[in-house]
Amino acid sequence: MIAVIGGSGLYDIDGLNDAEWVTVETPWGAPSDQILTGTLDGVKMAFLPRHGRGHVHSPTEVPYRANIDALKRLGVTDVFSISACGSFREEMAPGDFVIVDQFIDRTFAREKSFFGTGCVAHVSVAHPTCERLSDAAEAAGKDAGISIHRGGTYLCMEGPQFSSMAESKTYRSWGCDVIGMTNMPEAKLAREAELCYASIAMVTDFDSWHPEHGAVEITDIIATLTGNSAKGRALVQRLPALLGQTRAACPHGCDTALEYAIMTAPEKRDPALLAKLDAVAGRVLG
Ligand SMILES: CSC[C@H]1O[C@H](OP(=O)(O)O)[C@H](O)[C@@H]1O
Ligand SMILES: Nc1ncnc2[nH]cnc12
Repeated sequence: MIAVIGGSGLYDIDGLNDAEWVTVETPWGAPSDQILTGTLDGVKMAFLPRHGRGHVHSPTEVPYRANIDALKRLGVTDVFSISACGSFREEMAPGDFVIVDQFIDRTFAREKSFFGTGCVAHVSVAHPTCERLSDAAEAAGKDAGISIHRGGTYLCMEGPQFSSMAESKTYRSWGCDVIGMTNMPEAKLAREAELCYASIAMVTDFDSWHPEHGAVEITDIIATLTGNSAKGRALVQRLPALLGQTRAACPHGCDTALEYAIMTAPEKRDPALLAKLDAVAGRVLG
């Protein structure tokens, strides 16, 4: 089952057969909204608007753990994140899409793990995105005629304010390509939940480093978002046919990320936390 998490400007997707908004409860609280389920090209799909319909959750307040748990609970295996972002690169212009493959996490006010006291786990996020899904996203974007860049480092800031010029220039000097406020901890949690995750970042602006573009203004972003979300919808339509109706195990090991990750001795594990981990870590906790 393929999931799409839609960011700013993308609050539903088109063309689903048997489309239905379903309520999913999780031990981590309520997800951002109901989840739109259905099939496309014979493949089961789920769509979750990250900020909720009507854009009610700020980047800090998005219930990231509930969102990932709810998708896992529904039977999702593959997650495509779609996000608006600013750009640090002249060649990554507003209207372009970037298939992100690395992150720098500068967020500080979010719950970043399903694990903790009573069940400690350490997964690798050296390669936080899935090549198989990124290949599909790139192919879908190209087929939809989108100017698409493969590979890029996404700086995730806490927000909700945009960066100062000094911050923007610093991130650019670090080699970051794009900036947004939501892919962390989402990508880390997807890895903990053994979900394949790809990130499609839609450029809306040049952040504030660019001498000819000045400050980021939300009015400019919203103007670009409208065009971007139409392109995002076109890309999503092409994903199920590219991935097909049958799914083999992830060749990159995303779906076995927890295999050796849990450190806490079985007799020291907290039953209450184990119960909450039923969907996310049921495969390894039994
Ligand atoms: C509308 S501009 C700022 C806002 O947009 C992005 O959200 P998302 O990643 O969900 O598309 C960005 O990260 C900020 O949250
Ligand atoms: N410049 C920017 N900084 C952070 N998040 C963004 N989302 C869209 N543009 C952004």
